[in-house]
Amino acid sequence: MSHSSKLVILDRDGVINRDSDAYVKSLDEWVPYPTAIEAIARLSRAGWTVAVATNQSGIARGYYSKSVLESMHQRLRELVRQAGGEIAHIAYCPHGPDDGCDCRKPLPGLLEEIRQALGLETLADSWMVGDSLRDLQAGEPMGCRPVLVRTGKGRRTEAKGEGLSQAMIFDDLAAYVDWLLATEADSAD
Ligand SMILES: O=P(O)(O)OC[C@@H](O)[C@H]1O[C@@H](OP(=O)(O)O)[C@@H](O)[C@@H](O)[C@@H]1O
Ligand SMILES: [Mg+2]
Ligand SMILES: [Zn+2]
Repeated sequence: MSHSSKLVILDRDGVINRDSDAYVKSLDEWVPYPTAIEAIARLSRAGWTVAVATNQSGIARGYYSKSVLESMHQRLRELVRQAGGEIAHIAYCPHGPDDGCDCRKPLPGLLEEIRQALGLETLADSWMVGDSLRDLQAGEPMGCRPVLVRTGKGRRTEAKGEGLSQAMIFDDLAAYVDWLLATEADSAD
């Protein structure tokens, strides 16, 4: 399998860090999965580009500010850098469900932002990894390959079963990265 763009786009809550039905409202509530940080670093070291696409309606809802959100993203960048990797771009939607924006997943606006930020012609054959159906739906019109992880809301999403016929499913981000890097190694032989 050739990976021309070698790009993996990650949902944030429930993939990189613990999610909460009460929203992740502060830096203290932003608890990364240690294996996810390590997995992102492994992707970087293997020459993959990693980006993040996250809905953050908690801003529109007044639960936290953009500067609090930015402090979470600074922490994320720091942890990944300490692990030997980097995150190329973090795209977020600060809007609420009724704001009529074009960047709230399942719309593809965040992925279009990433495509432009990375100067890519297309996101076809990149990967979109999420714990909710809307994450995978956002990647579909952009040609991203869908991956569901069982962390965060992933098991609930899997149990609902709808819209997952094209998705690969893994227990967590680390398991997906194990698979991806092993597959790449095979195809390089
Ligand atoms: O998984 P990502 O996209 O990184 O972020 C999801 C969060 O913004 C929040 O999204 C909310 O959905 P609504 O925005 O209220 O529909 C709820 O699902 C919360 O539990 C969740 O923490
Ligand atoms: Mg999520
Ligand atoms: Zn938006």
